[in-house]
Amino acid sequence: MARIGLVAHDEKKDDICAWALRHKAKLSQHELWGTGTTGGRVMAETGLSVTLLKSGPLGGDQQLGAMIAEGQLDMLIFFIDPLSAQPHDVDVKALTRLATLYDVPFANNKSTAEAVLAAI
Ligand SMILES: O=C(CO)COP(=O)(O)O
Repeated sequence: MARIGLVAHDEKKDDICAWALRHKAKLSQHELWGTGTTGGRVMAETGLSVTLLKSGPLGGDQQLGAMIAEGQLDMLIFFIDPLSAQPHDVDVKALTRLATLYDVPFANNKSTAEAVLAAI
């Protein structure tokens, strides 16, 4: 069982919910962790169980980054919006940096998410 982090910026939340619904059977075999709003929407729209962290702008990205640094997250699915400024951009950068540093499989868009999930 893999520990998978789920995050999406506001403009991408519909996409991550649709992706999670499409892969519900497979995702249900894994342990899911999500930033507050993303995780809440995935739970509501798919029925999957997601452990909720704080909302991203309130520290949720940092919590996922800490999990990566502690070796507690096996995969990060982060649907990033490249067209909107984020007030917590430094936190987003820290999370993506740690995922890179610790060589965690990390999808930042829909097609990569398909590929990464297919690999487990
Ligand atoms: O802001 C986020 C990622 O940077 C996501 O946080 P929410 O899921 O709480 O909206």
